[in-house]
Amino acid sequence: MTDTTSAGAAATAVAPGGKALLEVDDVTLKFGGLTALNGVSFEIREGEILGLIGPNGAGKTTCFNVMTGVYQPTSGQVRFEGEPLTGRKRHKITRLGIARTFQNIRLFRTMTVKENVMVGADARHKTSVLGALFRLPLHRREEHEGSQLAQELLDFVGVKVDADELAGNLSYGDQRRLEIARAMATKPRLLCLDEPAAGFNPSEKQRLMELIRKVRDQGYTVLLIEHDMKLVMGVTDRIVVLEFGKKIAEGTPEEIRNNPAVVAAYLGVETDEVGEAVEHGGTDAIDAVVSGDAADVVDHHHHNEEEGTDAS
Ligand SMILES: Nc1ncnc2c1ncn2[C@@H]1O[C@H](COP(=O)(O)OP(=O)(O)OP(=O)(O)O)[C@@H](O)[C@H]1O
Repeated sequence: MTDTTSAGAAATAVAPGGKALLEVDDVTLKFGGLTALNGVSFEIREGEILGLIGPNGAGKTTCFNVMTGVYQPTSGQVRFEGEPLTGRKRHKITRLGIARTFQNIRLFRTMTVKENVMVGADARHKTSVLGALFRLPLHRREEHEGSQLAQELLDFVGVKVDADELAGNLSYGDQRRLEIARAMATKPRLLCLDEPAAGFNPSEKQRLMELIRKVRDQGYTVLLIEHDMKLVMGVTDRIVVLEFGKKIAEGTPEEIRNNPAVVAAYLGVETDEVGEAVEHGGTDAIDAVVSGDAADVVDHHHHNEEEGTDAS
């Protein structure tokens, strides 16, 4: 495959299913007596949008934090382009090409929109504090380039306010998009989005899906943690499912939506109950999860059992 390191400029999307960019290899992470991740292995392939899903407390955020260097695994390894992340500091990991957004927005509210994006770009710059202080030519050039990049990224993510507006004055949706722009400013190989749709209404979610696809089409690889099943199913190429710290499934959205273990995990029932529940409910159980009618599917199933109409 050809080199796509100039992520922002890659003309065509890399076909999903490329070589492994990040490998999670048999990772276990314990918090005292609690095993938050238990022998988890999967890979993120170059050019794909990978979804990481699972019920509350499944270990998604912990896994994300291991992949971005916030936590060190108790055992196992995470490799980025074959290089172990183990023992690397977070800013080194950013320089390697992994960027992330946060579940809770973390912007500098009293800085301008443009400055917030440039903080990301600055993570890549070479000039020293001294250089910045005396505004040496290299610094001035980088500042100019940063400013230009910031504007391009703001346009790209669809933040339409004045770049000199204070970040704290932006609408909630724009703040979330600004976070994505800031992460992209580090020119990452891998962009990790932690629940980017939290608090979004359906039309904002739709816009976000389009943005995530657009990001991928620029040549970025995307990791998405997201509660909204419809969004995950609609935008990802592959999905990894965690439950109680273990990987219970991996596959395309279509495979995942028809996987009884996944449906069971979301419905909070035993796997063998799912087939029956789905059959008798006459619906696709994941659709029920998506639409929030999950409880109805299980209720229907239990109701049938009580009525003695359960054929099995
Ligand atoms: N810093 C920590 N110290 C102790 N326990 C933790 C810590 N972080 C997470 N946990 C525990 O690890 C388990 C996995 O949590 P995690 O936040 O990774 O799950 P999650 O899938 O992201 O959940 P959610 O969807 O609710 O965000 C939970 O039982 C949680 O209470």
